[in-house]
Amino acid sequence: MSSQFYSRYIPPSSKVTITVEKQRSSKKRKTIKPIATLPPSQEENPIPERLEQGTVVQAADQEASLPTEQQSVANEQDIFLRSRHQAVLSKYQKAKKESAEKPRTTAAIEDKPIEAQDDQMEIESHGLEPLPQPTEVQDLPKVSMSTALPEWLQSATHVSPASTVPFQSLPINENAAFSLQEKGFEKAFAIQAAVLPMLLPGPQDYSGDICISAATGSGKTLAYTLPMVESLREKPVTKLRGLIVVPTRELVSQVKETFDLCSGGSGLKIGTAMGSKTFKEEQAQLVEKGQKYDPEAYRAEQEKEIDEDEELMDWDFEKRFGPKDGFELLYNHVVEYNSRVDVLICTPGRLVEHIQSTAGFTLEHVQWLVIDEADRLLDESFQQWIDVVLPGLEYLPPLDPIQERFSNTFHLRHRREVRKIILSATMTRDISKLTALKLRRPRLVVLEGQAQEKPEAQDKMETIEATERIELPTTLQEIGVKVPDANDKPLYLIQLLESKPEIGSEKASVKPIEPQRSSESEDTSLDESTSQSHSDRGKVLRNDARTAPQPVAPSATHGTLIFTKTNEHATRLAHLLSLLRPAWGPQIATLTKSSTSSSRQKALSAFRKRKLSILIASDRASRGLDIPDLTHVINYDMPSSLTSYVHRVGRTARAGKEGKAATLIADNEARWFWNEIARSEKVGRGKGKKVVRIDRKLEVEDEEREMYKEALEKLGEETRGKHE
Ligand SMILES: Nc1ncnc2c1ncn2[C@@H]1O[C@H](COP(=O)(O)OP(=O)(O)OP(=O)(O)O)[C@@H](O)[C@H]1O
Repeated sequence: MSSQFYSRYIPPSSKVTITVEKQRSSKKRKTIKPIATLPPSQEENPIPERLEQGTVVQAADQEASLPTEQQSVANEQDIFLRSRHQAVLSKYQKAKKESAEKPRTTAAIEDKPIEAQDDQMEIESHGLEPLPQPTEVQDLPKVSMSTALPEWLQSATHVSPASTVPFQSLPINENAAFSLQEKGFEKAFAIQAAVLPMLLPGPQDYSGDICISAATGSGKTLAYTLPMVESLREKPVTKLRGLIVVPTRELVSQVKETFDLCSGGSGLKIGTAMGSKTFKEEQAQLVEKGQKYDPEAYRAEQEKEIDEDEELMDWDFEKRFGPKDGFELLYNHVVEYNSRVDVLICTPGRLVEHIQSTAGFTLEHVQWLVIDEADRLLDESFQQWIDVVLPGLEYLPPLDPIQERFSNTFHLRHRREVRKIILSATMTRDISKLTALKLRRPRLVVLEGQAQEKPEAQDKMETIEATERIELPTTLQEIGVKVPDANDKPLYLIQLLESKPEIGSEKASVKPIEPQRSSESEDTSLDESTSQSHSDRGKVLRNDARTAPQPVAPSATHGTLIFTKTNEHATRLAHLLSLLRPAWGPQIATLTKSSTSSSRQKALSAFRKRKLSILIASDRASRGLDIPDLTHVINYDMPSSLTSYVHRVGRTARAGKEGKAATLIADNEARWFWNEIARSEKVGRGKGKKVVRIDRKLEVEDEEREMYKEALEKLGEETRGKHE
């Protein structure tokens, strides 16, 4: 019997193959005991077709071609195999009989100890045993997704949107209360009313960390600035005690404004680090270099320098003979660094640079860490900022001898507790990401939306709760505008901006606004790539009809933020709009990563002051930006995710005000938009609210089409010119 025969029917790993091969090679074939005396009942057992053909027919073929001695060996082996097969078969049939008698329930199988099941399966594997059949699965008890989450994420504190309280009822300083009142803040918004008592000193004070999930524009910034100010006010020595990390420079400036609002009279110094100044300038603003009288330390320094001098190989020429910074140490004095700020608001990248390169910059006194737009900051590595910042927060400065003695005597533990506040409108429940923050007794606070109609299945609800349910502002109205031909998107956009009743729900009640006069252009002359240049480009296509004073951007466009998917798209769209509607040119600016920081700030400031009507931005502007009274957001390009959509549209309908968001939907985007955004169970909308579908034909006159064609050609030429 050739080895191919075995390999055809018996997997190489099986025991039988090994046994037979072993016996052959050790030439002890005769010692194999043929098990020829099978009980008749087993002999009579019908042999399955596959097994019968496989053994008998093939074996016969092989025998005919073998010499006598080999034949007898082959016969012995054949008998051996057949007897093994018979043994297996009989066990199989016995098992089959047993299982036919017994009802096959999951419970029955589960009840049997695992070892017992294994016993039954103790059959030598040889590749011919019956294939294992899948166990019939009966209805198992449903496991809620939420049980997969840690206790603190499961048992969030839910806050009703109606639970506002007057600021006077909170333990805040009268200066802060006065400033808030002056600003027109009458009541603490719901999320503030819930979080402030946890963070301010008082009976509800909670000393652990807090994660806050609340809709865009719900007032999360004040929920952490106010308690930080209250806890750090009037500290006699300036030390870096509060650290706030946000993803963009614009947000750094914005958070600073909120601090300025509530820190009046507190004596706190609030600093920023975002890379808008040179690194050296920023360093000088954060840390002050001084000296202090300390003969002991001075001597230690001197000895250290001598030791270093002896290590000739280690000489650093620049350090020893390079330019000094004009700082001369007095005798018996050593360098001392002092923080110039109590609170630092920064981007993660710049923070890492200061930790690594600014002498005297230390996190050893930090008591508060705030991570705003946390999901974004945890998603992207930003120079591995968490790995750099957390060790700084865990650092325990050595005890001085007196402290040491007391701590030994009284077994005092040297401890450091930094209070962490983690926020987002799309707060991650991804525990692997949250774990990286090493939260201490964390608590999750969730601002609820308005009462929702319950989804049909309860488990659906549980799944959504367990993952990331996102609430949109209840004052937001959403529309989806069908764009059958993606090439016509700019024309649809113009119709939307002009609020043709066919497209938007706006009626002609919108008031036209006057174009900006040159004398008023102070704030709108932003930079070469923004409003001024857009208006110049508009001149190219002008003719009498098109330049006649026309109702420029109507009030619907006063305060319209348009999102595109890239910086380049934003710039091109701004040019295209000013070519198609020249009079809009001075009203349009772009906000992208490629424009300079100062021009971005100028554009934003002009837009906030209503000196600009249209701001075209990349996703950079989607997070956290607060433009009070912004009435419209348009997704010209589809957002890349649900999260991105939520943040984009959340630039309007803030602080309880009304706002509208429109999305232009090309044919190939429609399915995704309606399934993942408009009908998503993960999104909470105001009661009875849904995305309104607008499906109207574009009505464009020939002249407009012609103008559009010319504008596209012009843009094409410009782009080609740029690339040549
Ligand atoms: N108690 C209040 N009364 C009135 N207005 C308030 C109050 N608190 C905050 N605001 C205003 O509400 C607006 C939104 O606040 P904030 O920017 O803090 O929202 P947010 O929740 O951080 O939003 P996002 O998630 O988009 O960053 C701001 O203009 C802010 O000045």
